[in-house]
Amino acid sequence: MALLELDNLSKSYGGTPALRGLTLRIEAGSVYGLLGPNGSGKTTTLGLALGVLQASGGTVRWFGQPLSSASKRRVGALLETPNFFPYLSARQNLLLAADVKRADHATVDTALELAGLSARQHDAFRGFSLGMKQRLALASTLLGNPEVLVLDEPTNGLDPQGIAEVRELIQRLAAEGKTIIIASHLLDEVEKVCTHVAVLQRGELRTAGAVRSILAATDRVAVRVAPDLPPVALAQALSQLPWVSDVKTEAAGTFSAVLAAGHSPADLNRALFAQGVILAGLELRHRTLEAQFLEIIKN
Ligand SMILES: Nc1ncnc2c1ncn2[C@@H]1O[C@H](COP(=O)(O)OP(=O)(O)OP(=O)(O)O)[C@@H](O)[C@H]1O
Repeated sequence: MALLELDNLSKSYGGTPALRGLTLRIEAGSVYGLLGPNGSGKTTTLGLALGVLQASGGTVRWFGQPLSSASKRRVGALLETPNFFPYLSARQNLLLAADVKRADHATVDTALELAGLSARQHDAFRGFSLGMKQRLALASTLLGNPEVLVLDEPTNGLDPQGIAEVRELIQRLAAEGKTIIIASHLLDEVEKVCTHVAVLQRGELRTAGAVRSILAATDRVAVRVAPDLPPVALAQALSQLPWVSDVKTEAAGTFSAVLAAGHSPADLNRALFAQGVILAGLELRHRTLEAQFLEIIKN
């Protein structure tokens, strides 16, 4: 059973569509990145999923059920930066937040611990670095020990150290077994922490799936022919293999191509050798999520 199912979800603001028939399944245990350029509908999707916004059409199901106060308690959300009291300590702020949420005070300690703030829990919020402030915001989503965290741009406005701190915290929470849904435009960050991604563009889903399969689908293999062989022999051999596509000349004697699913660089080496082509080099080039993302949203 999917933990979150969005079915044909739509939202218009004053007649202008912001989300157009989004269907998405998020399984328990995943770290799911919602990607897209500015204005593509990421925040709208999270707002609809959490019941903060009213859908124009479609359905949201959490844990197989329509959104209810019982299911809301199983989800911790960070859509906007919470207002903490500057002169109160991290702990006092979380205790107040726990009261507002009617969460057990015992979960404050766990939240501080997970956020790596136990040692600073009695210090005033105003003295915290931006990274610590954001970790406290994340800690507040952990009150009540929810199974799922929904985070909108959790690293927004942070410097590289703050970003790294938040990344490590997200990884720690994922290792604890939390399912995490993150809207972000920081592709590098998403690639580091997410197991799955969905890419939105102008309110429509462009692609969704496991990060590994989305990236692997476009890994290129670069091959270089031995200097004493004519490059044309390699080009011809490549063109004769039905599972090799998009052959490009990279430099004299070097070509790159995409292999169909189920074919490895070793298969390529073997097939070329069988055609009398001896390689001087073979290299697998991983594409970054950023390169893949730019390709997806190009059209
Ligand atoms: N309250 C609102 N009233 C009118 N239009 C809105 C409102 N909120 C969002 N929109 C519009 O809906 C579209 C989707 O916005 P949304 O904030 O969901 O995108 P996003 O992907 O989260 O963008 P960003 O990365 O900039 O936060 C945009 O065109 C935006 O201008």
